[in-house]
Amino acid sequence: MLHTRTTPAERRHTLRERLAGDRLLVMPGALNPISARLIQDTGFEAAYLSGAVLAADLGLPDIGLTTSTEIAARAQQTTRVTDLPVLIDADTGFGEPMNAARTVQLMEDAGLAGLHLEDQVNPKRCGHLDGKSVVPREEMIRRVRAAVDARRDPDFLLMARTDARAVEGLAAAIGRAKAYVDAGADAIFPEALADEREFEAFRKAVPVPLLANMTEFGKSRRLDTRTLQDLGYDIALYPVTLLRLAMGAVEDGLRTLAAEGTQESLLPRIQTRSRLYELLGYADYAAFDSAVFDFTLPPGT
Ligand SMILES: C[C@](O)(C(=O)O)[C@H](CC(=O)O)C(=O)O
Ligand SMILES: [Mg+2]
Repeated sequence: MLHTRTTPAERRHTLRERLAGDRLLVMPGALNPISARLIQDTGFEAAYLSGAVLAADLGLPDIGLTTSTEIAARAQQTTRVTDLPVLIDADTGFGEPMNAARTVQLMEDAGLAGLHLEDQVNPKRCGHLDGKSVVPREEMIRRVRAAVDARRDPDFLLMARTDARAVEGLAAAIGRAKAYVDAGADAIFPEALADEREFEAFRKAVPVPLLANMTEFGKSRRLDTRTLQDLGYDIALYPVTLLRLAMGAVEDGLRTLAAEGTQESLLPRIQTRSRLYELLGYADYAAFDSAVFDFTLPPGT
């Protein structure tokens, strides 16, 4: 009911403890606040807020158009309805190092457990597209240092993402990751590595928690969780999977409705009213006012 029982500090602590262990953390990206609730309900231990999803949700491409205050507002709506630690994609930090610093404080205030900042230039692009550019290593180091200085809760996770693999090659990407760790990054997101061999090389060279981005239709070979666990990775990320699933289903449904003039054939595939109410904790609100939930729903609806 009202959905959360934990403080942001507790969730940050949980994430830190989880990353200190050996077990892979599987992190699906929420597509909206209630889907974060579903991520928790289905047994996952952390959720992600993707820049690509937040932009797409507003009908925008993932090119750095969204602002830090827009994503902070969405983050707050999400952290209000889940007890899971939530990691957010803070793109390039939305400007200069001073903007990255402000972004860190906004994301702490939004109840998140951590964020990642990347070393792309502005305007940025999806890490799995061609034609990316990265800022000089020193500039990203300034970004990371500004973020570290701005952080107030030492448990708030600051992850640095390097997009350099596609631009400067694997060795340079590893070199950058090490420099970002030296600048204070707690964890590394090596973007768009090709295959197991490259994931392994990163693991051998970089001594902090590592995230593997298993996005669909990208440049990385999709590895299953067992393989990622064996490779010693700490987080398996599925950033846009739920959005793609939902949008695929919504489009099919719209076409079916248009073609058939009724939603009858869709009923077996859609979420029932009772499941939605269960997820919303509808019945629990009777504790405030018994008239809120004094009805029963027919089976199967
Ligand atoms: C992780 C990512 O930054 C995101 O915004 O979700 C994207 C995902 C995608 O576009 O598939 C990225 O990898 O750049
Ligand atoms: Mg992104």
